[in-house]
Amino acid sequence: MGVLLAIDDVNLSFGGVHALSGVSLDVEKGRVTSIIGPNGAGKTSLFNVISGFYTPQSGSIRFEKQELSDQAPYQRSPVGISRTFQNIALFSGLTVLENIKLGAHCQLSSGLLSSALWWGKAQREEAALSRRIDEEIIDLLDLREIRDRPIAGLPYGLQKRVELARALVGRPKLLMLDEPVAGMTSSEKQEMAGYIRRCVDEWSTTVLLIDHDMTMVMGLSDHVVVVNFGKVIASGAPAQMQEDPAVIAAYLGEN
Ligand SMILES: Nc1ncnc2c1ncn2[C@@H]1O[C@H](COP(=O)(O)OP(=O)(O)OP(=O)(O)O)[C@@H](O)[C@H]1O
Repeated sequence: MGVLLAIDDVNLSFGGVHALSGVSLDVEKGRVTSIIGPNGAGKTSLFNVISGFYTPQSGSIRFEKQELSDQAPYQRSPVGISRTFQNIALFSGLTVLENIKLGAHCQLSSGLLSSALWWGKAQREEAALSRRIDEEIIDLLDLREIRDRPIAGLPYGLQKRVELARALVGRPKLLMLDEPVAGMTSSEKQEMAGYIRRCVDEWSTTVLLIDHDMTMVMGLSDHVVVVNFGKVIASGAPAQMQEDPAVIAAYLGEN
């Protein structure tokens, strides 16, 4: 399939804290790669480095062979990288569709000023976006029934699904999910894992995810990378990682 994202010898420190020390990993196209590790291991720091919120002191991050280290977060969405966050970040007074549309704000060519000047163009872009979301995402994630309902009052699992939908606008090549099933009931977790798998199977989306739920991670992933104290301590197939003594000692043994 080939490598979509190549991380090579990335180092990130906060004062004396080495959040990432010489981290290297490849994310293969069309696969689900998971990053696991104990609290404080460096997982979110790695996500923040990939999405440009943190700038590493050294190392390289290549996406489709293009170096990203010097690019700001807003420049990474157009190249095809999208992410969700640990905590729900939706606008509760807006509807499901309106929240999903916000995922596309940087893809519309009409900015604030030009929208004021060219109202017709902005409206046409908006209508085309709604159509695209309806056709591509609403059915993929079974959101038809709640499309026009406000976020406030929707069950937690559904809100997380709306976040996933928002991250899918623009068909990202790489979808980064930070704890997509945290706080969910076990049936919500199963449902969410099914939708993530659907994105991979139907859209060939490449997924990089962080989660602490080992049942979900091991069931969904093609490849698992284990980090501890800012370093990659093991990587391989899920079954292989479950039996790796270093992994058991660092993480799985905790449960
Ligand atoms: N902005 C920051 N300033 C200072 N230290 C930070 C910052 N971000 C992360 N760290 C430190 O870097 C280390 C790695 O943190 P990180 O949040 O990446 O871990 P994590 O594996 O995502 O943990 P969790 O599973 O609890 O989310 C920790 O020691 C953390 O305190």
